[in-house]
Amino acid sequence: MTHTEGMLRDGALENKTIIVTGGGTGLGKSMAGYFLRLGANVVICSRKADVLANTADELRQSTGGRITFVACDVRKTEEVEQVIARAIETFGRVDGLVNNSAGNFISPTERLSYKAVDTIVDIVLRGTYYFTLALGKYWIENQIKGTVLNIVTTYATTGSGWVVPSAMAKAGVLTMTKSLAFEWARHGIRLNAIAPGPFPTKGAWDRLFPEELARKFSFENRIPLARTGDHQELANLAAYLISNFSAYMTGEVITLDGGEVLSAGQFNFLKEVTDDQWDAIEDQIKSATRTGKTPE
Ligand SMILES: CCCCCCC/C=C/C(=O)SCCNC(=O)CCNC(=O)[C@H](O)C(C)(C)COP(=O)(O)OP(=O)(O)OC[C@H]1O[C@@H](n2cnc3c(N)ncnc32)[C@H](O)[C@@H]1OP(=O)(O)O
Ligand SMILES: NC(=O)C1=CN([C@@H]2O[C@H](COP(=O)(O)OP(=O)(O)OC[C@H]3O[C@@H](n4cnc5c(N)ncnc54)[C@H](OP(=O)(O)O)[C@@H]3O)[C@@H](O)[C@H]2O)C=CC1
Repeated sequence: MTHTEGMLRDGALENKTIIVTGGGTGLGKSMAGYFLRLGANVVICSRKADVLANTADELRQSTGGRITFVACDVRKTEEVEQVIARAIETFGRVDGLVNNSAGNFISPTERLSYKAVDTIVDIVLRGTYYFTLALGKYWIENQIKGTVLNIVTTYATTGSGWVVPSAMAKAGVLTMTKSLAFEWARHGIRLNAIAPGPFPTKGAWDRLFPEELARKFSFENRIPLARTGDHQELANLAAYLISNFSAYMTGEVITLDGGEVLSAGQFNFLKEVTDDQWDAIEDQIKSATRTGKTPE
């Protein structure tokens, strides 16, 4: 068994229809592909119909699963409602939602126009609550115990400079996840989140890790487990959280980042200390402890 293999058993998502926003590319495409392999019906949506059509064809061929797509800008409520209507029309009902669509780029915040900030916040926060609200109403009305999975970031909790609009919006999504998890638990609706570390995708790398930066910083040095994530690792966790196997979990955010977020640990700079230096340090500390002891 390796981390690049599927984790859940065949048929684990049978009879479930899952909408994956931003499912035409990157991590959304990987999750959609794995959900199909596990027997789910999948609906992918995002702005670019041609990208969605190609992905749907590719995944249909590679998995033999049932997938459809609808072009949709998650910032437009009427388009969000159209996706849900099409999903119900095609597959009879909707059981799960993965809020994965996002916009982001690195920039010193003082260089941003109001519109630049609005663009990111609207895709990430507005898009997520539009979809969640529309489906929540449908689930409550039809007594369906739906499940929402929100893809956030580790800096939704820690905050981060140079991606401030994304950080504000993802923090809002995380708070919505926890708040609604409590409120809608009485309807059997669950909401959880994944906070991924770096997983190579064209969308993220072009906007957050352009070549200029890639030449200067290496993930191998920054991440305790010394590598970036594999898409299957994220798809495995996503499938678990959207499946009935996680039926007792709600309002949770799971970090999947090779330990990257732990770098704030106050003594983590000691990573640089060699074994010889540790011998000397141990002697010094023990000697200081002996001298400091009060005589009996
Ligand atoms: C490498 C480590 C990885 C760690 C991962 C960290 C967490 C990752 C989170 C992610 O979200 S990764 C996902 C990234 N994927 C995407 O962003 C895909 C979709 N993105 C886009 O389509 C664009 O990038 C967009 C800008 C978000 C939206 O495109 P749209 O065509 O709708 O907008 P524009 O009209 O182009 O721009 C709107 C507004 O924003 C200003 N702007 C755009 N880019 C920049 C920039 N690089 N710097 C400053 N400002 C920018 C643009 O100028 C417009 O403003 P005005 O000029 O009109 O005022
Ligand atoms: N890759 C990584 O290392 C990390 C990623 N994440 C998160 O993972 C998720 C996926 O990112 P990733 O796969 O890397 O990047 P992608 O750029 O591949 O995915 C973003 C998707 O969002 C869609 N999208 C953007 N704007 C809109 C919109 N207005 N309406 C509908 N869909 C939209 C895009 O499609 P289109 O342009 O056609 O609309 C695209 O398919 C995001 O939520 C991101 O924040 C979090 C941490 C790390």
